[in-house]
Amino acid sequence: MSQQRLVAGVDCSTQATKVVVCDAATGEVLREGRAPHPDATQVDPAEWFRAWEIASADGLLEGVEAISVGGQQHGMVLLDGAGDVVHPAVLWNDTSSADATLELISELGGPEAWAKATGSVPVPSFTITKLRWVRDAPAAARAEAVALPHDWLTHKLAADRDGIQDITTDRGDASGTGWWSPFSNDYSPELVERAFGRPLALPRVAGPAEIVGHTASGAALAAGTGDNMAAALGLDLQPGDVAVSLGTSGTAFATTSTPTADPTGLVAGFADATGGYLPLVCTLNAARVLSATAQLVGLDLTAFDEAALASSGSDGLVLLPYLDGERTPDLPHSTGLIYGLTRATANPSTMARAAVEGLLCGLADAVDALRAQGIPVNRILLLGGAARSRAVQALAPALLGAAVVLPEPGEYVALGAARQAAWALSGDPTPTTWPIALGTPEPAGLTDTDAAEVRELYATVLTNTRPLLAQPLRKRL
Ligand SMILES: Nc1ncnc2c1ncn2[C@@H]1O[C@H](COP(=O)(O)OP(=O)(O)O)[C@@H](O)[C@H]1O
Ligand SMILES: O=C(CO)[C@@H](O)[C@H](O)COP(=O)(O)O
Repeated sequence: MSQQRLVAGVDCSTQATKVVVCDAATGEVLREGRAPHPDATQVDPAEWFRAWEIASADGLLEGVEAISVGGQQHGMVLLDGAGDVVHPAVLWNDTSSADATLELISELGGPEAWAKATGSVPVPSFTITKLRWVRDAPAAARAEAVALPHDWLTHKLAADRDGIQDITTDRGDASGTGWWSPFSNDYSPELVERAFGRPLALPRVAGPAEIVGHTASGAALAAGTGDNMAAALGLDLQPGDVAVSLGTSGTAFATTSTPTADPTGLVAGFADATGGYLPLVCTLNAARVLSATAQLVGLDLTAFDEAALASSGSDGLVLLPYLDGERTPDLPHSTGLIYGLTRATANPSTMARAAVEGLLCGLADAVDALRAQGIPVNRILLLGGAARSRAVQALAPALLGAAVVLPEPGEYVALGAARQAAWALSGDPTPTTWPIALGTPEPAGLTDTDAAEVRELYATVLTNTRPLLAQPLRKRL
């Protein structure tokens, strides 16, 4: 009998670090750990390392031969020549670079020029806009290199590296910077210089199954990738599959064999972790829409879910869920909006239902944007923290307009990273297939006609309030 080999996958996400230890042959999850991150949009990367240490404590990694890190995309980590962090990492959901984004889009000649150069039109999430935003800050003068969260954590874990010249990234995460092209499969350093005013050292782009270093205990380090790319690997997405992930962000993405370039900016033309592409739409508000609304109506998440399921409909109550500003639609200054509040709708159950509908209407628009790029949507795989909500599961098929399957609850980013680690360890040309159990949602009694009405009202409220929501709050009145 051959000996069991163990690999670990890490998800350094917005709200927490999660670690899974798996059997390299089957993907069976044998051990898990997690630790929270600070609730902020600018964070000292040392907090991620602290969370990693807690999440992987108590012998979690015993016997692990290879580790890979999946990380929240886009976050800007600025380093000096010695590899020390010179500014708090500015995360994907920090909208401070809204004006810098407009400047950069206009300087290059508009959205189409960006889509042509990088496959994506930058929004304030993209690292390049953060470089422009930070350019004149005193700390920026000391910056010699720029990296992403997964690049930084991988570098911290590597015991056999010298300095910033040894930092690595991968195609998937590099494709969310705004200075990497899916058409040339390479960096465009002139875009870094345009944004920052001078060149910076960039991580080397490692191959999908490369071993990029070793930890102090001798485990091999795989290249790692962005969290959505890792989730695609964890789900083993196939053509016709669309993943809808409801974590801190809401994302809808598919794998393709050719790059996309959407000049409307709705679909980002990312690369995946295997050598292909990952067109993706991302909203800034997902799982926390439900927790914030639950708090508003004084319910815990379980009672909130039951309340949403008990409601027969939202009766014209609409929640535009842009609680942290929004990225898709591109309204960085936006706030949430409640429309249609009457004595009849002013109750926890209708409010819970409107929150679930608002969240799903945003993701339904995201799935439509993928369809508009010619991406087939044969079935949707629903995952992320808020996919544990039975109300979300039940309303998703009608509102998203496709068959929905539910991968068994799990940490698919960490699992995908573990699969990449197993791939790097094996030396095989393709990753080993790991089975995934799929469930189906309970029926909700929401007809396609009801769903179309809900979406139409949501779209009407958005269209009519958009000019107001585009303004910073203090300038609206
Ligand atoms: N049953 C549930 N209903 C609604 N939201 C949930 C439920 N379980 C977890 N969540 C939410 O999921 C979020 C975490 O999801 P996750 O996918 O781990 O996010 P991230 O990867 O961004 O850290 C938290 O905001 C949490 O409140
Ligand atoms: O910005 C994006 C994708 O472009 C986000 O999806 C981040 O990658 C954060 O992911 P979560 O922490 O929500 O999983």
